[in-house]
Amino acid sequence: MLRAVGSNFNRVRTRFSGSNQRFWLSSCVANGRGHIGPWICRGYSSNAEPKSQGDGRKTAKPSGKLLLLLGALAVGSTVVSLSYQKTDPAEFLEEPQEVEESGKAQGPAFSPDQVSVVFVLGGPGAGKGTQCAKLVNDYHFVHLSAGDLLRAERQREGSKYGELISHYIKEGLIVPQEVTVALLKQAITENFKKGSTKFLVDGFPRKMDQAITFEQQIVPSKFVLFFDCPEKVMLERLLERGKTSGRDDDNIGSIKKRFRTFVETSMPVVEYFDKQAKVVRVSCDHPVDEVYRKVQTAVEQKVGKN
Ligand SMILES: Nc1ncnc2c1ncn2[C@@H]1O[C@H](COP(=O)(O)OP(=O)(O)OP(=O)(O)O)[C@@H](O)[C@H]1O
Ligand SMILES: O=c1ccn([C@@H]2O[C@H](COP(=O)(O)O)[C@@H](O)[C@H]2O)c(=O)[nH]1
Repeated sequence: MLRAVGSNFNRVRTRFSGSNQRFWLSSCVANGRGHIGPWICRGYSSNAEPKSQGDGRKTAKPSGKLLLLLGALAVGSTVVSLSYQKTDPAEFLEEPQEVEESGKAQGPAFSPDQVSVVFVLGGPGAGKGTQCAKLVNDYHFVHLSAGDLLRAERQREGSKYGELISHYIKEGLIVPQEVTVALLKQAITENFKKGSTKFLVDGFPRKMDQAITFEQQIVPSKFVLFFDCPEKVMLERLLERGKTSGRDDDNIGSIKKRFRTFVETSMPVVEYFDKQAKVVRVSCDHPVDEVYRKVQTAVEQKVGKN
């Protein structure tokens, strides 16, 4: 269950309670987009109801001292949140990650000469996965769909993040970056060890914090392939896909939420990379092969044929 447990002018704190785990998520909403955070603080919660006063009253007016104490606690929790934000994403996965010490302190784990990453962005149902599959076939990319990695983590026996991921996916929200960045880092590192150097990172980054963390800690991207598609077309495609996909977010309720997150949270990421002249925009309201020809041109120009 996810519920707001308190808010003030610029901060909303939300408690996620699953059967085994509880998470506090602090999200700065000062700019209305929640660009900073959220941060996960594990194991810090209580389900206790307010204690009864004995006479049936459940609340009492806070005294001056109590208000002072609450103020001190609020400052303390902010400090804790900030220190969690600085935690290396890899530490959020249960199994220890092999992270090179040098990567932690000195910047990205890989250089763009070692590893080519293409971010593949676009609205839900724009056709990202369809085009990635064709590129894998022709150019030997490794296809890493952030959504697929999250769904696999959700299914993984013993995962602490299953319920949290489920909630975010169903609500069309962006799972806290620590989880997703760690999954991507793990997948890139494993494939790199096996000799792969070209990666399509599909459906990521969808939020500014993810873009910055990924490029700082893993590798700067080569370019961004952005699939531009009218919402009406995406809706038709998703509803059609929903008949057989088995995805619990391919329904009208979740789709509307995903569209909203895309416009409010993910489009600023496209604009951020556009300002760096890293975006190749492909209109995808056309047959698959027609879209693919434009994709091929972009990939061959930016990454090469092999
Ligand atoms: N150019 C196209 N013309 C018609 N249908 C398409 C086209 N591209 C993809 N589709 C279909 O639209 C649906 C969504 O495509 P796809 O799964 O590739 O989108 P996506 O962007 O990866 O979606 P999501 O972000 O939700 O995972 C699929 O059923 C796919 O077969
Ligand atoms: O970086 C990411 C990518 C995805 N999500 C969540 O997963 C669903 C489904 O993603 P698809 O790309 O459509 O498979 C998405 O709506 C998000 O809830 C995420 O949190 N972070």
